[in-house]
Amino acid sequence: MLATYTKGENTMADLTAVNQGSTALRPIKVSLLETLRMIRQSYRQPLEHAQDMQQRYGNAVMQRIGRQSYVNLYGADAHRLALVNEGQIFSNKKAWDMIIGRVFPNGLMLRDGDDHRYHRRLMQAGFKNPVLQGYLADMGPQVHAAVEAWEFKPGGSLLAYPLFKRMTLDMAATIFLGMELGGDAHKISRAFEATVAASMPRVPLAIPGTILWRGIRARHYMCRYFQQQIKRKREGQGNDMFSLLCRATDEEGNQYTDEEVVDHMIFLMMAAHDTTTSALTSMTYALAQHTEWQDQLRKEALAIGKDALSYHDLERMPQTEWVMKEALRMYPPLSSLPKYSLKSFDFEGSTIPAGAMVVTYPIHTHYMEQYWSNPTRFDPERFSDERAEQKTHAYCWVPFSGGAHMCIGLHFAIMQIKLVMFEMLRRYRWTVPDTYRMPVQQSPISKPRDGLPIYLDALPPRAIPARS
Ligand code: HEM
Repeated sequence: MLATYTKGENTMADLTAVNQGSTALRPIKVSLLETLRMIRQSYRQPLEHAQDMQQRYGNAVMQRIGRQSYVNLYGADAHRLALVNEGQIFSNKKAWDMIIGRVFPNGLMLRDGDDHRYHRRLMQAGFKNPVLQGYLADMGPQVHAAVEAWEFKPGGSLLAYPLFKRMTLDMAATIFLGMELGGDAHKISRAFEATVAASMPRVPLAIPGTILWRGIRARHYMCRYFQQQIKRKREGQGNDMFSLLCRATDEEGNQYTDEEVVDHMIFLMMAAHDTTTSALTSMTYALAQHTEWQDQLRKEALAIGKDALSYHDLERMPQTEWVMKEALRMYPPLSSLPKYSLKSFDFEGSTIPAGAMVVTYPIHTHYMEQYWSNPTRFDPERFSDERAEQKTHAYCWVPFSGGAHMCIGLHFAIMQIKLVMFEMLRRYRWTVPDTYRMPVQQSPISKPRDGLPIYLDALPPRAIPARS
């Protein structure tokens, strides 16, 4: 069976006959040297790489590396096709297993079809509104204390990225795992960092001393630690995410097994931490460059007139949300989204075979002039209700993906980002030199190569209401 996707009316249908107008997509012919250059560029400069490929070869490009076919699809229509996944053409499991399956097996993103639906339904227990409100109440004092403790000389600089990384790791320990900071939490954080480092190793060999080997050992440590906690978590009343997943039950009374809880927790910590760190970093950079926006957001934060944010106060930060969306447009933490074709399918006149790694590029779509006015410009107002450029196409803004695998932690991430910004804006003013450009390493998850040095000034205390 061949599935067909037709551009224009955005309709998709399962067809049993081959589309007459369509031709089989063939691998592009390039030298080995050029292939290596392309692979390097795709890691180092995914935006330039995608723009270059799309201009040279069009919206569907196939490359063969060894026995594996890789197909790049460009544009918002490609995202719609891959993310809506009508007719179950694509497997998330097969794609992500090939990339992070050794250290994050059986995570929610590495599941398909009914199995995925079942696991996702149970996981909702950790993401419902009242639960998020509880997380926010717990995170507030922690973020406040962390931001207050930043050490720097007046007018001196700080590396923003490691600070955010520390903060999100600490929050993973307390909010996700219900741990006290220090002691075991520190050990778990270190093991977790080794696991993440091993998720996309340059040397994919698990022999003593390699990053992959260290990552697998660290994963075993975490598995043992979590296993020991499960009985207590199942019987207790805790409201941390670990406890909630241990007790989650569906309508038929099904629960996660112990192994499933462990796999989900390790995956969740990974999914939550580097992505949010990346988003906070790019927002901080954008606000350091565009201090007029920083002043504007500071006014918004101060106008709330409170020292601690409640869940409902989050709605009173619409401009902070525009800036976050704009930062995620310009620097999506995941610049590409891989899927694996289980069936052959048509895309804009090309037939793509089963068994291909099919990759779409949020970072490329986020800069297409077809959807965005002046896309290289930092312009948060494009997300205002009046302009709403993200609605030009339902799949032109996809930092959180879409369809069945759309990020389940989206609201958690927005809440956490607003909370950190709320604390930073009221306490500090930060800048970067006019000539500074953040050197971005886009892959696997967008981050600054230099840690993002920012120059910080503490605001006069009158701008900071006393904490009750
Ligand atoms: C700015 C922050 C974040 C970004 C940009 C982001 C981005 C993404 C993307 C692109 C995917 C889908 C990948 C695919 O289509 O295969 C995804 C999935 C997922 N994310 Fe996030 N994420 C963020 C924060 C979080 C947080 C805070 C959590 C948990 C608290 C989380 C948990 C997950 C999970 C469990 C999945 C798998 C969903 C599924 O397969 O059903 N993410 N995220």
